[in-house]
Amino acid sequence: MTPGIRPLVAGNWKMNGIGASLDELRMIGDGFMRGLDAQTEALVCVPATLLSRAAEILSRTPVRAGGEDCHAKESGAHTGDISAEMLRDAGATHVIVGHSERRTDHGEDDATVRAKAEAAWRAGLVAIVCIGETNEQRQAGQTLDVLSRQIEGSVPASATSANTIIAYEPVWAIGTGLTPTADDVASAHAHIRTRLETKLGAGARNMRILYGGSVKPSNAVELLGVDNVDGALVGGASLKAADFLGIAEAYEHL
Ligand SMILES: O=C(CO)COP(=O)(O)O
Repeated sequence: MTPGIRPLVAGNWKMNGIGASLDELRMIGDGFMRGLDAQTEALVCVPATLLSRAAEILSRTPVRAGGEDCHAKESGAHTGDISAEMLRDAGATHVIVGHSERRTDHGEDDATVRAKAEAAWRAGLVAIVCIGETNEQRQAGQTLDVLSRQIEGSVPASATSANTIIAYEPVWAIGTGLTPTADDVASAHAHIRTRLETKLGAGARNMRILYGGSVKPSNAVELLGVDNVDGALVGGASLKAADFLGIAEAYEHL
């Protein structure tokens, strides 16, 4: 946690979820209506096919709906792609950019991710910019260097705490059940904070830095209690309302 920053618990459904899954989303919305929102903000990023229905379901709750990716352009001949403006039109308030699965599956580099973050702002969305090292980079002791490089390349120089959130997601921790130690998370997040301040100035002191990678109710108190961890980006556990709400409940113990 960082003094003065309200934490955000965000879900990322990835390529999961059909209409029936929206029952879980309804339960997530209900859970936050019961008072969890006093502690945290909440967001669920869903596949584009579900976005408008998700936004409608969540509109009566404090939970927001987001997209998982966007094209850098506003419109045009880009078959199968979706612009930030379209996400906004469907009810999104946020969009994830530069997730490691996009970087790997679609060959997205830092310049592409930066352009997508700027596209998000153009449409009035908050960009959640993902960074994180692979297992090979970690084994080679390169974690902090990789994070520096990704911040330099992926985060636009005019990013502010109002339009941008950083998500630190060690690639080897995603979907594996493995997590870094609290000390490793602390050192990565402190490093990210310092690099952001160097690049963006004092305003970066209030920028949220989320942790993502195998967050679940049983490890949420430990991970979310670390200095400079201002929330979570949750994959698998965001598909089940009980798990997602269980993670947000960690803040009642911090
Ligand atoms: O990639 C993630 C969120 O963006 C993390 O996924 P898991 O929580 O399933 O490890």
